[in-house]
Amino acid sequence: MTETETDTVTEPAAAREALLEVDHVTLRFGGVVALNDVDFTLYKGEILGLIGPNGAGKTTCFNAMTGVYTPTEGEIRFSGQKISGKARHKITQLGIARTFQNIRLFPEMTALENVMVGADAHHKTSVISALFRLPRFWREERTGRDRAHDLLRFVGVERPGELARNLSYGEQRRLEIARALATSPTLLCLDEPAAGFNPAEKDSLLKLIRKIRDTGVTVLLIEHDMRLVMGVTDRIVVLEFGKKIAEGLPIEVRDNPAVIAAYLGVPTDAA
Ligand SMILES: Nc1ncnc2c1ncn2[C@@H]1O[C@H](COP(=O)(O)OP(=O)(O)OP(=O)(O)O)[C@@H](O)[C@H]1O
Repeated sequence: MTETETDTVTEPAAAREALLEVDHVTLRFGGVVALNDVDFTLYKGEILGLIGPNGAGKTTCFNAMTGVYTPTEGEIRFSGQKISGKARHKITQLGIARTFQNIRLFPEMTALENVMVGADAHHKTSVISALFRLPRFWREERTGRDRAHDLLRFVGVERPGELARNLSYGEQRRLEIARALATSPTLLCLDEPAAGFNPAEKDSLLKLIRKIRDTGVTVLLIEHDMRLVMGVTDRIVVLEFGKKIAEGLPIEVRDNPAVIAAYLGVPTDAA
């Protein structure tokens, strides 16, 4: 094989394996076009940032990917399989987990119980087995409990027995991540995980996101904090008014005049 042929074979882009494909998705709410022909691919093992000004369509995109909304046009595929239009729990079972912009924990349950609820998405215990406390029920219960402890340690929540509502704001956000990880996702979607964080908390979140990726989980991140986005993502997709206006490496996106204009609120041709 010549050197040129070797270069072609080892070309990184050729080796990338698509995990999630958003294929020309349009989503309308009455007269509002929340997503307008949005098209991008998320590759296995990467951390992709989804950014854009308020109302750009980022959360709607997450909602379309996780079964909350069905696209008006286009489709979304996960590991090659069409998922747009599927029920939320089916999409969770296929391996997509998410956190929400606003914390959605069970406040009167302990941190550990909140994580164990997340793991339930994968339990095989039937209603009969659970009702009669058959051996399979206890096996899954014990494994789920051990795994929940591990996940809490992994995200840095050190009080498993504390009620969720008594945890600090930062711990609650981390607990949400642990609960999402309890479903053993291949893809984790984080919707503004650093909202309300101070700089030190943002730094440790950045480390946690990298640690999650290092365990083999692909990450899609919606985040307004540019330092965090630039510091942790491999690539970035930018939305504005429901349309994709840029895609590329963090440095490319940062220097893109259309992106600068979108954030500064000036027309592109004036940038
Ligand atoms: N259920 C809905 N019904 C009607 N319009 C909606 C609905 N959900 C979102 N929209 C509209 O779709 C557009 C995109 O909203 P979306 O929440 O996805 O933006 P975003 O980029 O996540 O914004 P933010 O950064 O403020 O969270 C907005 O104009 C919003 O008002």
